[in-house]
Amino acid sequence: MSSDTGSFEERVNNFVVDLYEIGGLKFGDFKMKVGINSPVYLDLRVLASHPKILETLALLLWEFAGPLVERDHICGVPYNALPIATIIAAKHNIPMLIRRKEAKNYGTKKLIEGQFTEGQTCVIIEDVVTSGSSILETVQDLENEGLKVTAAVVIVDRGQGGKKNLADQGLTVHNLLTLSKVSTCYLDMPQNSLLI
Ligand SMILES: O=c1ccn([C@@H]2O[C@H](COP(=O)(O)O)[C@@H](O)[C@H]2O)c(=O)[nH]1
Repeated sequence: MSSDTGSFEERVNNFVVDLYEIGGLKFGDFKMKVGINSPVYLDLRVLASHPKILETLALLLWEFAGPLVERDHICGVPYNALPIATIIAAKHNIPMLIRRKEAKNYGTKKLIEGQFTEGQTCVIIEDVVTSGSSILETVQDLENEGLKVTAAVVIVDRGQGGKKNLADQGLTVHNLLTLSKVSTCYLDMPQNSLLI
């Protein structure tokens, strides 16, 4: 595992190295949710098996975005962003909301779990943005409950239109990394220097 000391940029680069080493950066032919294919896939789900790297990432993400956003609550896009949002909530004592993908047909039947009042603000946490559709689904469920979504905080923007699609809907995205930055970090790794 890479060191988590150094400047903010060094720590972000170290995270990309860690992500690559644990198999979170995949090369091949991958179909995206919107139907397009890509030779690179970011699989941040693997972080669940590496809690220390997961924690480092969650804290880096909030160190970057926390000062930029106004929020009473945070809400992770299900399911990938839930552990990231949980760590941010616990470390920074920020109330968290949980969005269900489907309402239960028993009990409270709520889609948004957690305590809130109408008009309160919420920031969305997401792992990767491609088209922005996953973030928009979460925005809609939160807004249907009377919450005001102020921004989305994302680990990687793949640069495939999602940020603009969301801006067109009035939502600002703050991303820690771009796919292009991840690719540069990958090519800078000593073992990959001959690939350039
Ligand atoms: O490299 C990738 C690309 C996408 N994902 C997952 O897809 C959605 C984002 O796609 P949208 O089109 O913006 O809805 C997101 O939930 C990611 O988990 C990915 O994991 N890796």
